[in-house]
Amino acid sequence: MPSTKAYRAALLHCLADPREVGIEQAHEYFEDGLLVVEDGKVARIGHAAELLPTLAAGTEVVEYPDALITPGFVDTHIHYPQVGVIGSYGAQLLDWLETYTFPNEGRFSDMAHARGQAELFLGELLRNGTTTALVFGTVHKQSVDAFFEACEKRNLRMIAGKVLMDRNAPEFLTDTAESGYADSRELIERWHGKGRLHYAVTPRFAPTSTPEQLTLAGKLFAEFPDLYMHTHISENKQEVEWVKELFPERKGYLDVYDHHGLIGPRSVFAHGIHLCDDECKRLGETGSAVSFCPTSNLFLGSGLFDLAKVEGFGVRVGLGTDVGGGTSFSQLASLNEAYKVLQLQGQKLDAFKALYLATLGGARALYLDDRIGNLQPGKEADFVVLDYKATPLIDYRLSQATTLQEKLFALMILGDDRAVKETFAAGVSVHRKAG
Ligand SMILES: O=c1[nH]c(=O)c2nc[nH]c2[nH]1
Ligand SMILES: [Zn+2]
Repeated sequence: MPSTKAYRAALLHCLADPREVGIEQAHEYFEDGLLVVEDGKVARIGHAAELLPTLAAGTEVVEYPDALITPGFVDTHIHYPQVGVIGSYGAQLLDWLETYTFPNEGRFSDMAHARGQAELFLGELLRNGTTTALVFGTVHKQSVDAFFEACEKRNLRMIAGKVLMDRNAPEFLTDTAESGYADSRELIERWHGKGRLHYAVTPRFAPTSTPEQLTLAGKLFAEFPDLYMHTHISENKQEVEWVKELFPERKGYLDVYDHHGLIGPRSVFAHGIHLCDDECKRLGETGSAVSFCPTSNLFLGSGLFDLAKVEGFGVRVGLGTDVGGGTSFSQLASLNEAYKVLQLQGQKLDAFKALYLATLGGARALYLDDRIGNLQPGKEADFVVLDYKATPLIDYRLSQATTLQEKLFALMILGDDRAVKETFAAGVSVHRKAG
């Protein structure tokens, strides 16, 4: 007997990128909707009045008045070992790494510490409605074991990898080209494709890997099907200059990765603020993706991501929190800041495009849109229940809204973890807000 349960609330999900098909065609909304979940997958979605009479007798129906169900959020770039440095004062990227991040990542050689941090991190992700993320570990392979163990327990669709770093970092955080390859391989064999887990080959960024390490990273990326590649690119102007000095024989930053076989489908590059047109073109034609991380880009003073330009070259773009350079686990908070980053460049981010970036757009960037990202029948039932009455201010502001667009936009500007009533992964509740 399949296990069936239904959820009644307002339902909203994206069907496509509004940029490609227009707002109306890009989403589906049911004011009084019903989401029917069977064995962890979406079985049906529609108007409650139409679907309720079709349910088998005795099917449990959970009702959420004053709430909106959306797909779970997708975070395309985050660091689980950086929870301890979120909100660190006064530095831009390279100093921030030296001063705060590297010392903190050193603590992950201790498995007990890694396990504790993985629990804390996943608790935060789920409290914020994020059900899938592309995650940096540290250089220690046990950091990834601890993370995947915690994900497996909750049956989450997650992607992670061990950092590769064999130069320009403290000795306690470096591997070698060979040991990085061997440790990554061992982790891939242990975790990649197990349950809902995927592995990402994870060179930190070009400055901390030798050409030998990047060569072996490229070899690994080609050796196993459906692996991810996850790194940073063109986040900070000083960083871009440093890459030119370290790799004078390459045409530019992206060419360093391109030369070593690290671009293509399932390659995800965080930031991409200072990419030139040729680099955007190359990312687009190779099916690579960029993670737009607004809270981090503002907090570290890195710059303003040009969404219109990057998307104009056909690049897949997802949204990332980049905790701990980023300042919130909430993708609603990311969208709030994304709106402002785009305002400063004369670009608009409407509520439906925003929802797309945080859900289906992220899933497309990760080539997971056949499984997650919206609530079409057959998709995995990863979803979030957003509370229209989360705070007195949200309650009042939403009561003034006359359209769905207005309501959704205000929720995205005012909302954060407080707006998440409940989070589901593969049809199972994995977080419920107290009260
Ligand atoms: O936002 C960032 N966080 C990091 O940890 C990092 N390492 C290299 N480049 C980076 N950028
Ligand atoms: Zn990062």
